[in-house]
Amino acid sequence: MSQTTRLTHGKKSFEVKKYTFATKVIPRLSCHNPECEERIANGLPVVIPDVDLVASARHKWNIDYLHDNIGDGKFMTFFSSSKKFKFYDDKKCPNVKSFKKPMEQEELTFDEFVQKINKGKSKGQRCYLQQALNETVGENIVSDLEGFNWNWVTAQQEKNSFGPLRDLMLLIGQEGNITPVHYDEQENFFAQVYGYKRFILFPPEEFPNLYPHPTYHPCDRQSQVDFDNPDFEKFPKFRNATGFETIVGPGDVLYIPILWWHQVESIPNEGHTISVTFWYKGRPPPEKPTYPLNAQIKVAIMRNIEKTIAEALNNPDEVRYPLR
Ligand SMILES: O=C(O)C(=O)C[C@H](CCCc1ccccc1)C(=O)O
Ligand SMILES: [Zn+2]
Repeated sequence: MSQTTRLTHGKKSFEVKKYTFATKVIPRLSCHNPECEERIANGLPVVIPDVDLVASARHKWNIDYLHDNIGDGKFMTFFSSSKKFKFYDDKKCPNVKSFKKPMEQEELTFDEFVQKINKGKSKGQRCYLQQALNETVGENIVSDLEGFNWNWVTAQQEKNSFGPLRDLMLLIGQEGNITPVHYDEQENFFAQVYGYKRFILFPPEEFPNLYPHPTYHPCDRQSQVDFDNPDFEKFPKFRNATGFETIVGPGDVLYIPILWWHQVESIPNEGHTISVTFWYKGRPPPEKPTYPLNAQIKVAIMRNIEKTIAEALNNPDEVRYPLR
């Protein structure tokens, strides 16, 4: 294994891969600590160990319980021959003829998924279930969901003028699975239910150092930089990237502010991971922007300009980005 470094979580400590960039620790603050509220209000990441957002899931959900109770709905499952599960948008594949899908995807029943994780190990194929929870779930799961700490998370949504709850995503990954660094256009309260995940975050200001694919590309919102083998010729500013990192364990909630880059790793040799993400639409844009513009607004403006250029040219090969 390449150079490693140690990260702790309470009494546990984990050996993880060391990357080329420096990182600072993301603060862990009680939900009763005013500084925790301040960080969320200011769009800064924070780990909240005591909010018990998904207590019912934390004490009951494991693969067997979910298998017996989650119902006969379909669950989007990704398959990768490497550790990386680099997300791509199927609808944008026609824009880049040479695009090679970095992973396969298939909708499975939960039973089929369980068989895959057992069989997958032998065939050297990794899988990752990522599915928004919907009305197909069984009644025990419905009552578990009702038992989530909706008072707290809805108070956060209101206090911080987040938009409506867009998705509750169930994530079940195998040990060692990696979701490469990307950003989302939603506010996210990430609740860890089972197992341990390493998060590496970068603020939107680091946009120039992380070289996202163009907006028309299937891997829009994902970085072009391979953290395991960064091409400093192609991506020289990546040398300036400095991140924040933490380990989340069962019961922890990580607030991932909108447009913050994040890479997520299920800790190797620590078993599978179960997570639930609460994705909220972002705050409404301000009536009139205040100057200097903050990084979030700049990213939103740049994305709109890129989309306008791509639509006007209607030929991805001609698109050049003056703003990069
Ligand atoms: O909660 C988040 O935002 C994460 O990135 C968590 C990540 C899986 C997300 C997969 C995904 C990436 C892009 C678009 C849609 C779905 C993990 O935990 O591995
Ligand atoms: Zn994400």
